[in-house]
Amino acid sequence: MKVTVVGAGNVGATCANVIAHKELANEVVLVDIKEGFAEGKALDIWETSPINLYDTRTIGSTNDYTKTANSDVVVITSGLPRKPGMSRDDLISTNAGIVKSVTENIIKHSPNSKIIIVSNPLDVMTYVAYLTAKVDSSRVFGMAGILDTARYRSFLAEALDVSPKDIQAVLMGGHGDTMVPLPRYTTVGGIPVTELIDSEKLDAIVERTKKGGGELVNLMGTSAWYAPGAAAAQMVEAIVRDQKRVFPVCAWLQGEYGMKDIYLGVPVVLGKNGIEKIIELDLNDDEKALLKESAAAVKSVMDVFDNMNIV
Ligand SMILES: NC(=O)C1=CN([C@@H]2O[C@H](COP(=O)(O)OP(=O)(O)OC[C@H]3O[C@@H](n4cnc5c(N)ncnc54)[C@H](O)[C@@H]3O)[C@@H](O)[C@H]2O)C=CC1
Ligand SMILES: O=C([O-])CC(=O)C(=O)O
Repeated sequence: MKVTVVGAGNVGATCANVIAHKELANEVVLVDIKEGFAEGKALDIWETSPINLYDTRTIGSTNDYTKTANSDVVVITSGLPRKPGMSRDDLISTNAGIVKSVTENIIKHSPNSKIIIVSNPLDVMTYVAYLTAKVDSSRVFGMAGILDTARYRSFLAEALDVSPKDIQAVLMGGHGDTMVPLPRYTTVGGIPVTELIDSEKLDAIVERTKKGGGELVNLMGTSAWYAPGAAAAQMVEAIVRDQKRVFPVCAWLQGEYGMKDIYLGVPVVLGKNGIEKIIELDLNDDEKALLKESAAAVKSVMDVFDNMNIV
């Protein structure tokens, strides 16, 4: 297995490090536009192999996509992160062009790859990659839901003083402040979470989750990378090991949940073919209304992109 990670910055390097550490591929190629940067990160990661005891080779490349040829999976993290005071959507003007040109290079050299988008604004950057790649939507999808549910699960674990391993949850919608955590589909060791926590505390955790990215931007002056990098690597693992994991993933909807021609976070089955199935949950009226609101927010940014006329 060969995996390419484009963007050797905070998220990309973290993702490559997790992939190597877990031996998810024989080879990980890191690509960056900054001269020598990806080579340096790849070498630094490789030098952990005798300590962390793995064989995965990590190779760096300054924008030379021939080194990425025939990758099975590609993770795109290239682009600007936001700073305090910005929304993810403010990144569209710079990141759309970056994601477009990177996707062109990727498809040229790895026409059969599965492509995971991480760059923000996530749902719209996944749309940009899909329009550019011109391959089946089962092979182009975005990472957000694993990260957002991980935040939600970690907050719940802390509040309930239980292991985060025992908290299962699903979350839908766009990767922004309108995302839709679903307490009705959240369990703790099989027990509905609503039986273990009062509604006021649960509401506060849902609100903190929605703004989880911004909380870290305000603390660090740039956005998060450990959990995002690990989340993207978990998607790579599901694909290269054909695990058929059930994850919330940003997927192209064609009628599911009554929506068409939009990328939005939904539960899917992820395996060697990419998105192998979109799972349709039975949402109640409140949940449907929240999902609709989130879809409208994503659609308005998709419209901004369409009006840029760059794909
Ligand atoms: N989907 C999600 O849940 C998350 C998304 N993000 C997004 O991921 C992106 C990356 O974030 P960080 O790694 O923190 O940023 P970073 O600034 O640390 O790294 C980005 C890297 O992309 C490189 N780059 C820029 N243009 C390029 C091009 N044309 N080709 C190759 N490389 C290029 C830069 O040189 C830089 O090294 C941001 O857009 C951020 O908003 C970050 C966290 C979570
Ligand atoms: O908040 C950001 O800008 C980065 C991101 O998507 C996240 O950490 O959820």
